[in-house]
Formats: sequence, C-alpha cells, structure tokens
Amino acid sequence: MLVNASSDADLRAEVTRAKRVVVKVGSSSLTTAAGGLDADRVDALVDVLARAAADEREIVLVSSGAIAAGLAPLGFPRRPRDLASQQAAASVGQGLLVARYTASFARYRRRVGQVLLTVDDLTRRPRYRNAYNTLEKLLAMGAVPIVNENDTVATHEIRFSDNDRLAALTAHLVHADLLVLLSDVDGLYDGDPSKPGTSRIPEVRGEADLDGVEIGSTGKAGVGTGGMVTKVEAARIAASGGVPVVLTSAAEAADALAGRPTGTLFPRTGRRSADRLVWLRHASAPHGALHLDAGAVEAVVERRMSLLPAGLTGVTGDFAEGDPVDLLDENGHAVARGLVNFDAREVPRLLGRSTHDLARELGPAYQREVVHRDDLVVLGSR
Ligand SMILES: Nc1ncnc2c1ncn2[C@@H]1O[C@H](COP(=O)(O)OP(=O)(O)O)[C@@H](O)[C@H]1O
Ligand SMILES: N[C@@H](CCC(=O)OP(=O)(O)O)C(=O)O
Repeated sequence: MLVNASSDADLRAEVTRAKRVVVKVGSSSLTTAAGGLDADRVDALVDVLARAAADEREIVLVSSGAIAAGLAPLGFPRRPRDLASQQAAASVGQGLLVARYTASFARYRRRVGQVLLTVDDLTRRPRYRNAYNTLEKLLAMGAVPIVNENDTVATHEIRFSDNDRLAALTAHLVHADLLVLLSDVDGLYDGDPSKPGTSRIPEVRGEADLDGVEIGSTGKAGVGTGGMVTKVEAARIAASGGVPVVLTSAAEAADALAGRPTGTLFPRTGRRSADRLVWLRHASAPHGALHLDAGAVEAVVERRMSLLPAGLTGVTGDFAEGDPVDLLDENGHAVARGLVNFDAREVPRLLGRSTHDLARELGPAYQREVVHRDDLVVLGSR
C-alpha cells in the first residue's frame, strides 16, 4: 500500500462527500441471539440507509444473512456444515431477508431490488457489463439494490469465499466513492476485542499499521464467515482500487456515513483502475495456468503486450475459453493473470507456434491472441 499523506480531516471529508456508497452488513448484525432475522436490527439499519438515500446519496446494500435467516425455519439448530443444507437454508432465508428489507424500506416509500451474483457475473466480461447495467438502472430509478451471493447455486469451488470480498468487488463494479463494512464490532482491534486491553485502530494507512495486529478468522457470533481477516482483505482490495473504506459496527452506521471519527478508516491507497482489471486480480481462483518462455514474460510484463501462442511452453488445468488463468514464468511463478481465449484442450497444438502458421494450417480463427492485453493484469504491480 502507498502511504497516504493527507490529514485526518481531509480523509474523513472524502467520506462525507461520497455520493455513491456500497454498504455491506454481516450476518452477525442482522440476527438474534436465538437465531433468525432480527426485525428491529434490520429496521434500525434501514432507518440509516433510507435517510442517506433521501439525502441524495446512492446506496447499494450488500447484505449477508440468507443462510442465518433460513436456519430456524428449516429446523437447523446451528449453521450446517454440508453444502446442500447451506444452500437450502440460503434458499429459504434469502426470500425472508429480502421480504424484510422490502417491508422496512417501504416505510420510507423506497423500493428495493434483489441482485444475486455469482463469481462468473464479476469475471466474465459480458456478464460483468450486464451486472453493472442492472445496478445502474436500479440506482437511476431510485431503488436500493440489495446484493448477495447466489448461495443456492454457489459451491465451495465457485464462490466469492465471503461477502466482504463481494462487497469490495461490487464497490469497484459500480464505481463507488466509499465502502462501509458493518459488523458486530466497531472496528479493527489490535487483538481479539473480547479480551481486555485491546483497543480499536482508528486508521490503517498502510501495511505497517497492521504490524503485530492479531486478526482473527472467525467471528464470535458463529453465524458469519471469515471474521476480521476477510474484512481487512476486502478493505485492501477496495482501497488499492481507489475506494476508501470505513469498517465499523451496524450500530454506528449513521456516524460512519456522516464522516464522524468512528470505526477504522482505510484511506484509498491506489488510484481507480479500470474496474475489470481489479476483479480479474481478486475475484476468483484461476482455473489453470499457461507456461511462458522468457521472451513472452518480457512482452507481457514489461511491454504490456498480448500473449501469443509463440511464447507458450506448456499448459496445466482444465479451463474453458473466457476463464481466468495464471501466466507462469520459467520458474513457475505467476507473473500475470488473464482471460484466456482458448479451451485448455486446444492449447497443446498452439505451443510455440506462430499465429501466421496456425492460421494457415487451422483457419483464421486461430490467429487470435491467447490472452489479449486488455484482459490481462500483471501481478507484480499490486
Ligand atoms: N483484530 C480484530 N478486531 C476486531 N474483531 C476481530 C478481530 N479479530 C477477530 N475479530 C472477530 O471478528 C468478528 C467479525 O467477523 P464476522 O463474525 O465474520 O462478522 P460479520 O458477520 O459481520 O461478517 C468480530 O465479532 C470479532 O469477534
Ligand atoms: N452469502 C451468505 C453470507 C456469507 C458471508 O460472508 O457472511 P458474513 O461473514 O456474515 O458477511 C449469506 O447470505 O448467508
């Protein structure tokens, strides 16, 4: 991360000015101790968000809680471990969750729109544009998009891993000015906040501010996923892509949106980049790898050129055209990630061949780049 030299007041002013805001709320902030949705907590959050929306702000809500909301109705005493049961709970719970938000926002005469996303929606170019258009349209019509992962079809292999990351990627998708992460704890602490002697960190301007900080990977409520680790990672993703982040509790949402000194502020550390490249870097695990010779590494990394078949020495994994793959140097280190234009089974016949020869032998379709430079991020440039 770059060190940000702005004053505290400047940084908070950026929060206050933010027009388009993505707010993410975790399961632990929406459920009762006994399990199930807590209508009062949903209403309290909606009070804050509806007022912000009335104040000319555009709000996109990324809400967890589908699985938690579906547990009690299906008779699960706790979050089940197996995927099918989680998917069933999410299926029942998502409906209840959105019904609750619909009723709660209706108190302010505001509509909500449910948007369920899968990793593919943020990694495949046409689908990315499609998701963007839908969210833009909802915002233009004054509705509050309520985003969640499409848990009923997500499996361990093809999921965002957590909604904190989904929120960071959504913030990039909609070109947000601010990301607010709401949890059951009022910020990042320098150790387990349930232990005495730990204190809240008001600001994280760079990696040095995280030195020695104990960041837990599980929440105390037992309903959320990822604990603080995923929130700090999401804050990194957003801040490095030019979106400042405030991490605080749902109870302090109003203060956070007003730019008051609450929670932990992660000022933006990078410039806004072409958003598609941000998701490519962070959205998902690569589906395979292409092995490059030294000349191809140089062309891709130093000269930012497209990857051509002539520079390929090998292929691993089972991927389809359009999937994200890693580009490996001769030592097997991933130097770039890109969207590949061929299926894995087609690649062996391309290795080391010139596009000219391939086109002559196999037809003009084989003249295309293996990975186009517009679909490529160099991983060293984080
Ligand atoms: N360094 C830390 N600072 C703050 N909270 C931490 C820290 N390490 C672990 N945690 C735990 O992370 C929890 C939040 O994570 P989680 O339950 O997954 O939230 P959510 O459901 O809101 O996404 C907190 O309740 C806290 O117990
Ligand atoms: N998509 C899941 C939530 C996954 C998740 O990351 O939960 P949380 O840690 O509470 O934000 C659901 O709606 O239950």
